[in-house]
Amino acid sequence: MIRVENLSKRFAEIEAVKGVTFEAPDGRITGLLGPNGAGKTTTLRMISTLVQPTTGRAMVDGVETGTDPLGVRAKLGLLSDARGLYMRLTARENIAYYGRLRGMTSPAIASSIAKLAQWLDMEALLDRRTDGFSQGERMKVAIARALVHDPRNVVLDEPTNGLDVMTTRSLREVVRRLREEGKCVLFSSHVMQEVSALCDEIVILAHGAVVAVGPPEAIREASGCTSLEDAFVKLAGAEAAEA
Ligand SMILES: Nc1ncnc2c1ncn2[C@@H]1O[C@H](COP(=O)(O)OP(=O)(O)OP(=O)(O)O)[C@@H](O)[C@H]1O
Repeated sequence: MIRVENLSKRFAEIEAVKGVTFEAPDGRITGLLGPNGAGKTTTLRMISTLVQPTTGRAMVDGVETGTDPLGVRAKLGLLSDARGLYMRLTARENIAYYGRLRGMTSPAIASSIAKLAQWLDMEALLDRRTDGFSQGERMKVAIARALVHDPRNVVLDEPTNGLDVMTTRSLREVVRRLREEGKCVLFSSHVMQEVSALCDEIVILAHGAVVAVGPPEAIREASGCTSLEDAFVKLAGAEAAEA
């Protein structure tokens, strides 16, 4: 479970995140939805210990990012906005390298890669060097790399950016399988349809602050709008219309 309490981040004069509080429970898919610049990536980076909060705290399975960042990282799989791969290594070697960094044994790495390759339909890619991979192929390797150690909590920053329909669907399937396994899945998106298709809970961010939390239908009802898209535009402001 991921919990953030009154989390804020200031970069010089920019208040990127302002007093954000929400919970992403186990066995649920929670979507962090907001227009460009709303503070989604900064929030996810604070949860993942990559950025220190100015105030507030973030906890993963009860472990606080500020006091035990390594403990938090062990409990977390992160697909960050930086998705660089080692181009001279094959897909399998890229994923295995992360498994070794996580202290996994070779047999555990091999069985994890076999499962993820099947989930992501990437068996044919495993023994190719990643140099020259398409965007979708690179994304699959980056996701497998984030999940290789079978983390209880999964944080995905805009995972479907740049993916075609088929790859987006297989990613959604992976996210649903993670939920079936009881994991906590938190992902960000600026695409309302993406979030409503997949999420049990939505946290809408605008200008660094939470403007709505709840299941998609409850958010729509509370907004008084007829569609979730209208609710998003109303709650997140004019920028959402362009997202
Ligand atoms: N390292 C940084 N230094 C200065 N400003 C930053 C930094 N990181 C983020 N910001 C600013 O904080 C605000 C929130 O950025 P953030 O990347 O968290 O938004 P986002 O919701 O993920 O947006 P997008 O959908 O465009 O990725 C923006 O105004 C951004 O310019």
